[in-house]
Amino acid sequence: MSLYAKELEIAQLAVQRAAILTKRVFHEKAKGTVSKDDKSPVTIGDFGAQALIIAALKHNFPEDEIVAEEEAAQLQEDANLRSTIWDLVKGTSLSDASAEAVLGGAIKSEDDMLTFIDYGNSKGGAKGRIWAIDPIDGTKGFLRGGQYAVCLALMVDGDVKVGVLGCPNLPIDDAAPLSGSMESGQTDEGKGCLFSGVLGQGATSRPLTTGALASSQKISMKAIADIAAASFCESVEAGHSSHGDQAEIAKKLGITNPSVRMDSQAKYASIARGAGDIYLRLPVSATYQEKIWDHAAGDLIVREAGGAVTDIHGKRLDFSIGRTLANNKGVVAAPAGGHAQVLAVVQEVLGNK
Ligand SMILES: Nc1ncnc2c1ncn2[C@@H]1O[C@H](COP(=O)(O)O)[C@@H](O)[C@H]1OP(=O)(O)O
Ligand SMILES: [Mg+2]
Ligand SMILES: [Mg+2]
Ligand SMILES: [Mg+2]
Repeated sequence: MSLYAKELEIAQLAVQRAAILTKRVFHEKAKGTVSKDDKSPVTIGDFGAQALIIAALKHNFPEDEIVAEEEAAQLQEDANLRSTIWDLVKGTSLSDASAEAVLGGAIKSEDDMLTFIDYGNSKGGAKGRIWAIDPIDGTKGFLRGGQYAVCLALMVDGDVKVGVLGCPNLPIDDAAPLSGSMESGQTDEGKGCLFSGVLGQGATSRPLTTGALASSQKISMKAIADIAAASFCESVEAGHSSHGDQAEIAKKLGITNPSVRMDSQAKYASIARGAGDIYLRLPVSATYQEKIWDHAAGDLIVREAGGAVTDIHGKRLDFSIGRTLANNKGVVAAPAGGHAQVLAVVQEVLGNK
């Protein structure tokens, strides 16, 4: 058995199960949205997916630590919200009985659900096995009917070893071109992709299913022959990554393709399979610290697909110092052969500010 084979299987099945829940919420009008202290939205889908993933991890790897985005505090004060989430969680299982059994089956009670959610409170760090979970990455995209991702990664001694991204609204077809409008229609037809990477073992994609894992194929980034023909992925939210700086960088590189805007780590997945070429996250605020769960899986999947990922200073993303990427600013992800050229222009443009 190859290194991390069990961790990979559990992570993929856990993401698949959580995505069944998020898809149900995605198609409902009422998404149980509440506002967090930082004013960002969180939904019943985020809480439910986090509970299901952590239950699967605790069943299989009880000693491991977990860094997850959400916490149960808000649910302690709101019995209605709590019971809506519990209804969702207890009604969600994989359609394949043996796969469901591998994850440990259903959560037993509403209280257990809250306990699982709060197991995600690890401080992170440079020692031991730590999972990073973003149950719904791109919650604003999820609410808007656009792209979002269910994200899970395993770090060992501060280094990401396994990364899994479930992207329910990306086309199954790795060769499907990035569409200028990544908004999702009403049906799930032709959509739903599960991306994985294991350090030193490459990156894959497979259709996201509701039961056992589908068969996978290797993915790789497109080599950049002519940078002027490249296409960019960027955030939809101008508050997450500067659209103005991005446009200036594109211009200097001679890129005329309009950049494709989509939410979440679906951007990392899209460039990893060659559907796009370059992903830049250009700091808007001097104080915002990126969170490890927003990058751990995507960073590994892109690097395993033949890419290079650094921050705007050219440093590798450092997942070893806690819940945030406090040592890094922004993200520059590109095919390994073109990364230096892109980084140089990023620094030229940002250096002038
Ligand atoms: N001010 C901010 N700057 C950068 N990223 C942010 C900011 N606020 C929230 N985020 C996080 O950015 C990610 C989505 O950004 P994008 O889709 O633009 O790449 C999400 O993880 C979102 O959290 P969340 O997981 O709560 O959606
Ligand atoms: Mg959030
Ligand atoms: Mg996120
Ligand atoms: Mg999130």
